[in-house]
Amino acid sequence: MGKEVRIFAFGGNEVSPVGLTDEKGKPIIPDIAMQWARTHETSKHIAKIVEAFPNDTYVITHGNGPQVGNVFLRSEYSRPILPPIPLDVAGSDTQGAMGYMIAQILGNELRARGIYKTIVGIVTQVVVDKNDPGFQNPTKYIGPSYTKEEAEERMKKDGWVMKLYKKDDKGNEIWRKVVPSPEPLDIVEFEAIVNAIEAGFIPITVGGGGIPVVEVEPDEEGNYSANYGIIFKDGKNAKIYRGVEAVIDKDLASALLGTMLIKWAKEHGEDLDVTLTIFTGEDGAKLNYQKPNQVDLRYLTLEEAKKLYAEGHFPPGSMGPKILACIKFLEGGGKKAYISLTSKYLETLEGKAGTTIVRE
Ligand SMILES: Nc1ncnc2c1ncn2[C@@H]1O[C@H](COP(=O)(O)OP(=O)(O)O)[C@@H](O)[C@H]1O
Ligand SMILES: NC(=O)OP(=O)(O)O
Repeated sequence: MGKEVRIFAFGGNEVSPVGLTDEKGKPIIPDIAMQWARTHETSKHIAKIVEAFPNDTYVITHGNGPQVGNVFLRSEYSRPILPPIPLDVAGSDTQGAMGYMIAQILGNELRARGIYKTIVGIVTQVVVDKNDPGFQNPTKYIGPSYTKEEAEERMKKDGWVMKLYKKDDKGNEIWRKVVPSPEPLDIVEFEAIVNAIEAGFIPITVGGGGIPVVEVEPDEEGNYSANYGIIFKDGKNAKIYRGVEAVIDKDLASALLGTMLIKWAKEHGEDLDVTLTIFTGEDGAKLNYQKPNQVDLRYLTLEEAKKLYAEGHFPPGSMGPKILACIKFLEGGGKKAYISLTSKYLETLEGKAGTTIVRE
């Protein structure tokens, strides 16, 4: 049995409460205190897992849907005094802030239990294809929740693209802004992640799916034009990157990270047993979600997961990418992927909670 590498992908819900409504059904926007409290709750569960498996390797990734949307909103509301912030820079802001919060509070929680580990946030760029069809069809939910009426006003007044996110437990519709979400293809800082793992650190990486960048093609004179027209001359065979307006799905980026680690291990003769766990706001994936005939999907083979995914049982922008990420991870050499609540990880490993998907 090789060295266990547990990739833990935190949903936006793990670091900040999402979809809260007051007694009148009006969405509540969580403040920083609520974000610390939620991240602490998550950290307590993670610390228990680290206590249970102290010799394993952990890699943390996280979503940023609510947070990147808040950075975007700050930018919108501060105009014309402050210049706008493009989505790639907004994404990097969230990697810094969320990486700081997770590293500090998980570090505190571990040290309080006598476990000393260096937790390091890595500002990570993730390469996407500039022709990805995702640029034409926004699916990634960002920012706070809105009522249907508020969303209709925003779409009319501000030209936002918005979609129904979900219904709360009282049946009220919750709407959110959506942005393009191209497929992640490569991780620019992969070597730094491997080095952090080898040093025994817990890296926090591909936060918010990673900062979306594209590889720039040279013009006829061999010049490469990066962000804001900054020119790199004569970059023959060089990889030149430019940030783009998108938010990558962190589940797909986490699956890519897992498959890149498996490939790296093979190439370097390392015996790594990599698992991917996607933590979210539900105890696993459900069939007929929020319908009277809803059922838990506790255990699926890769083939079963592919069939259900192809039949369209999981919505894009929420559970869809999680199932797809598990499929891609297993097809990329992973043996097991989980969808779970942080509070139910150990039960999920025993098949008593969450969803387990196996390659077989
Ligand atoms: N079939 C399904 N099974 C479970 N949850 C679902 C399903 N379809 C939609 N969801 C919703 O999707 C949410 C997870 O998506 P999302 O909120 O985007 O993820 P994240 O936790 O990564 O931020 C769940 O908390 C749940 O509200
Ligand atoms: N970037 C991203 O996937 O964020 P969420 O998980 O918060 O949607």
